[in-house]
Amino acid sequence: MTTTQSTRTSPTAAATAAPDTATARIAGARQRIDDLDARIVALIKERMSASDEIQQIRITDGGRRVDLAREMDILRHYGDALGRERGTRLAMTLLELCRGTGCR
Ligand SMILES: O=C(O)C(=O)C[C@]1(C(=O)O)C=C[C@@H](O)C=C1
Repeated sequence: MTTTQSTRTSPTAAATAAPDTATARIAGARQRIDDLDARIVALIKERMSASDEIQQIRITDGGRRVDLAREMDILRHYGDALGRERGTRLAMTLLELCRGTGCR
């Protein structure tokens, strides 16, 4: 075996040996994103369940499924936290997911 052959490593082994290469840094950041996405999905499911609980109580009590004043508060909250356009868009998607899911 030549000196060159003995020091050659596969791309995966090289990434492991030198954790600050671009490939290894991207893999690390992607792992963090995958972990965050799993938590976000779990939180969305939890939100859907809590929202459904409120809606069922309101309907059983003779009220309406939707509470527009509360939705405006939520849209404002997300808008303040994430910027008007992006925050509002995300909040609208969440409200759409949570209205009338019957997912409990
Ligand atoms: O907070 C409420 O009163 C809810 O019913 C929950 C929720 C929501 O998912 O955030 C869902 C429907 C309503 O229109 C308003 C808000």
